[in-house]
Amino acid sequence: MASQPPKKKQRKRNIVRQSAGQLERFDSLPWASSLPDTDDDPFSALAGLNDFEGGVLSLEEIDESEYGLELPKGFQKGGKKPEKLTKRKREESNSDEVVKEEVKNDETGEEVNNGETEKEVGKTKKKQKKKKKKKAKKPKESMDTEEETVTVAETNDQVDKEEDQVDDSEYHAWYELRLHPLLMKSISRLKFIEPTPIQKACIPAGAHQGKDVIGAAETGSGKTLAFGLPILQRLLEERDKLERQVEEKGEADEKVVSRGLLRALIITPTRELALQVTDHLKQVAKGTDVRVVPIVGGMSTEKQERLLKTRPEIVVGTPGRLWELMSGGEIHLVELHSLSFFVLDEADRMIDNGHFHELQSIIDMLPMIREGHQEVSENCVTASGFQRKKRQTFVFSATIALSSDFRKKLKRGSVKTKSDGELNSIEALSERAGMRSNAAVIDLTNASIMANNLEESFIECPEEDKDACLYYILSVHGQGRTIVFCTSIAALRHISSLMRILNVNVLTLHAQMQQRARLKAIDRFRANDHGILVATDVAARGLDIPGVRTVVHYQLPHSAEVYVHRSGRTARASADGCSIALISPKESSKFSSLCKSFSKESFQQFPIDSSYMPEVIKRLSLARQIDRVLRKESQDKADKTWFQRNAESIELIVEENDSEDERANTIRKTKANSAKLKNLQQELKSLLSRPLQPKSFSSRYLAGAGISPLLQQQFEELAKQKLAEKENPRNNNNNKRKMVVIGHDCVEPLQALRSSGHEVSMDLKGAGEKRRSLDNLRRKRKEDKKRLHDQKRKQRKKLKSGGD
Ligand SMILES: Nc1ncnc2c1ncn2[C@@H]1O[C@H](COP(=O)(O)OP(=O)(O)OP(=O)(O)O)[C@@H](O)[C@H]1O
Repeated sequence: MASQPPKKKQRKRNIVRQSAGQLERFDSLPWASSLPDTDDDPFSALAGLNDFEGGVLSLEEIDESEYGLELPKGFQKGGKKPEKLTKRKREESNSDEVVKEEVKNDETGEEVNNGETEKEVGKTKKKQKKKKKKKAKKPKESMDTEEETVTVAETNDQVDKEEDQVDDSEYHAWYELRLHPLLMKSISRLKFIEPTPIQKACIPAGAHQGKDVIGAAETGSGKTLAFGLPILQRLLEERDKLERQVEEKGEADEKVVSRGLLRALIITPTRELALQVTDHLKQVAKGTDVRVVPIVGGMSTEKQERLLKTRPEIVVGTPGRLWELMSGGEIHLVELHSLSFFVLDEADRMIDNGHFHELQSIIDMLPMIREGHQEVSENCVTASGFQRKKRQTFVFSATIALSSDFRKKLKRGSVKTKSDGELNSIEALSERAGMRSNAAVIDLTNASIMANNLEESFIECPEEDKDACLYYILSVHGQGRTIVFCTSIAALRHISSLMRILNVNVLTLHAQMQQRARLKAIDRFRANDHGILVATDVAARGLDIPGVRTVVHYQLPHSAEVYVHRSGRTARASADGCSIALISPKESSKFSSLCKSFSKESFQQFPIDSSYMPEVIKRLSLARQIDRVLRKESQDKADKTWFQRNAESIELIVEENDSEDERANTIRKTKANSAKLKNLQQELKSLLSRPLQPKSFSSRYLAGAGISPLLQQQFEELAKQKLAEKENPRNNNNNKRKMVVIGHDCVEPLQALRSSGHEVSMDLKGAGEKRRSLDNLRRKRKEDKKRLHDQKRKQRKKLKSGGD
């Protein structure tokens, strides 16, 4: 007699048991000893060299819940309440449980899959049973008849279905891309009415043709989903296939049984970007059971290892921390035979120093690909009998096309290099990562590379006037979010300190800040509609904060790529925005070569109403003096404590051997300094309590369209003062009301720029010549100096030999 087909539930158990067995086999495989065995933090090597990976950072603990990095409940210490699951998730977790129960029977006492103990499984099971009972009870309590219960269930189903349905007419452009219904649901939830051009071009190639993709498109054009959706699409298609096979045949092909294996590895150059990409993918993967986990430096390694124990299908990380865990043998990260996607986001940044070594090591760990199938790299842990997946490579950036004649190659679709040698170009990097020759090359960048709705402008001013220009922009036009970019941390500290003295509330972000503080600064910036962030280039790439209206380049960056990425923090998606570069005479040749790389011949000059400047300069001069005094004070304090600390550490008794006079002098000086500081602060306070207004302006009536947040604050101060004067008229020696404040004409920088419309042609040829003659002058000076030095040396020698 033919044997009966096993029941559906039993079949599912068998399949999941198979995959659990495979996972256990992988766990027991030895780690390749050829890899460096080091406990060092890879970031320590980058200290001071690299703005992106954060220099010297201690691995502090981050509160995962703050950044949405919680472990699924079952994996948390103590494994409390099971997560609230969707219908689909519930089914899967139930089947997982059944397998765990069987594993327990087979290998009593051993830890069950993914670190859950028998006890925990038992507890969860009991809880679930209770839950089921409760569930079964609930409708009975509220409904009288079985019929009614069925109606409720049907209505719920209907609601579910209605929720699942996406309005065809509104989202028709997406339907051509044939995405999974769950992804369509997310897209409609996120209200992305149509795919962006880069998404339209990449999704068919990446998701349906299984091709590798090199994608270049302007900043803010939706590149994350251009590679994210194909990944999710494939994972969901595979799940559906598995379910179908189980239903039809009672079991699934081994090749589609891949739950709990790493399927996509996405590498980004900065930690903030990795967290943001994770967040973005999580939003789209909502309602599916695909897990996305960030692995970045500056956070506790142990916590990240725990996150990896949940066996997420998608890992997004920075090269340093990823390599640290991979070289440490983290099992989930070295089971690379199952990897179906390898993504380099902001790829051109990856070839810069700092990331290079780790990235190269990661790429060397990937199973090698020979057209059509994968070979196992000797460093990669694999299991025989497991079907290796065809891996796709995605390489994306807004500025790939800027690298020397890469644009031409992109256009011709002839991006190909020798397979050996250094990974010092994107082409070499892509090929080493396994990019196949039939890759889809999608370059949607225009000649200027910049986003279409970005208005670029500049202000030419002496170096020492940059602060005044910045204060003018922030106070006269301080509407919407603004990011001020500096090249050096010293400049960042300088302007943030000045602006704070001037009551301009700025946030800072740079690589020497601890990771927690960096993320907090971004969060606070996000939360304030008129926030001002002063940042180094750590924030230049990828940060997606809606409502950034203005980008100010306080110092010009070192490369055209960085300029593009910085400016790209505004005018994202379909929004518009403006960038303002402050150009000192020293930077003008750099600026013109920048224009040249974008084939720009004219640039708009940002309008400055010079009648504001006397007041601006007055305030700034006071702020500078205050800043100097404060710095001196804190420097003195630091020196003193340093001396005392060191003396104490060697048990030295420091004698006060200053004379009476000297001591009295010091006290007098300190007193004078603090009196000076007080006066300056008082003077500035009184200036700040008046609204900033043009010199020629009548102060009697101040009226206009809008009011900047800074002015708002000043008005409030003023109102408080007036109130105090009114309440206490005796202190008020002048009862006549001086001013009526109604508002102030405040337009945001973009509006000011549009209404001024003052375009200035850049004399690129002239600037080039100027630069050449400057270089010549410098060379000549250097030669003269050397000649003089040689002459003197010879004379000395002569004198010496004559004397002998
Ligand atoms: N189809 C779409 N419709 C509307 N908005 C979208 C769409 N796709 C993505 N977005 C939104 O556009 C913004 C920019 O997307 P994303 O960060 O992916 O851009 P990017 O091209 O990677 O930018 P960058 O080069 O600066 O990293 C995000 O806020 C994202 O949510």
